[in-house]
Amino acid sequence: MMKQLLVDAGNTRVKTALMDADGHLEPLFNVSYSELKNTTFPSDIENVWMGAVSNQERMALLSDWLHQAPVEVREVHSEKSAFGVTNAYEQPESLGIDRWLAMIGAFSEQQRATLIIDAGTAITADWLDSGGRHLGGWIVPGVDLMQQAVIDRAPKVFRHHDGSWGKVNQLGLSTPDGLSNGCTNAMVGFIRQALAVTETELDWFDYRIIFSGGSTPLIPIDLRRRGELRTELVLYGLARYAEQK
Ligand SMILES: Nc1ncnc2c1ncn2[C@@H]1O[C@H](COP(=O)(O)OP(=O)(O)OP(=O)(O)O)[C@@H](O)[C@H]1O
Ligand SMILES: CC(C)(CO)[C@@H](O)C(=O)NCCC(=O)O
Ligand SMILES: [K+]
Repeated sequence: MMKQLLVDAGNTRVKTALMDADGHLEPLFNVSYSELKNTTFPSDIENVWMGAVSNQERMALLSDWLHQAPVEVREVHSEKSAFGVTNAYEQPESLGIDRWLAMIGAFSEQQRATLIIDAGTAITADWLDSGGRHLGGWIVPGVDLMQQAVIDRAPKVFRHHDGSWGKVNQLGLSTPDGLSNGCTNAMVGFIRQALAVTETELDWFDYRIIFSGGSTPLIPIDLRRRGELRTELVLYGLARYAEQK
């Protein structure tokens, strides 16, 4: 049976899923761009549906991989409105496609006020009201980028070689610990502030919180319990586009 290949091309990693004729999704892989060349292209693919935010160099790696098979690649772009969701941006197409697709994925599951936090290369927050209106969002550097930004400008600041991640509620007793714990807590503070603004400025109390992205393991458990972990949400949004055709 022919399938659709769904591709979420992030800034760090490529995430994919297969969709069958009944619309069922099956996760396929989540790899870095450099790992793509060692990844087998799936058989029986009818079309590829892609949402991409990455740079030219990474897109060239992805394009080489996709062109192993004679399949059509349909790239999806952010729109003014689709599937009941309305984009808050004055220039709707400039909203990151990953953010747009995550909102479509969330809203197609539950028509509820929703806050989506995606903690990957960058960290984003997006607010979607119960009528499907995107109210806007925030963008900050991800935990890794925050650390790198300091290292790039401050010659005496360095990080752990093993790439270990920071700990919440621990004070750093060395440069790399101070840096990683500090940046992890900056992310946690961002999330807590997003919840505070939701409750004090928007007056939402009964709302859905969704977490996704590679840094979600760093979110403290009390906070994580308030929401749902949904790393495949972008692919789920992409499935709405793929189903339509
Ligand atoms: N084990 C880990 N613990 C904490 N943070 C991590 C871990 N692995 C990756 N990250 C963070 O997540 C970022 C990349 O996230 P990930 O690899 O999940 O891609 P992603 O969330 O899909 O992001 P993108 O969509 O931008 O590719 C890294 O830059 C780093 O900040
Ligand atoms: C913010 C990121 C990098 C998050 O992955 C992505 O959604 C993006 O490149 N967005 C474009 C700018 C915007 O969303 O306003
Ligand atoms: K992402």
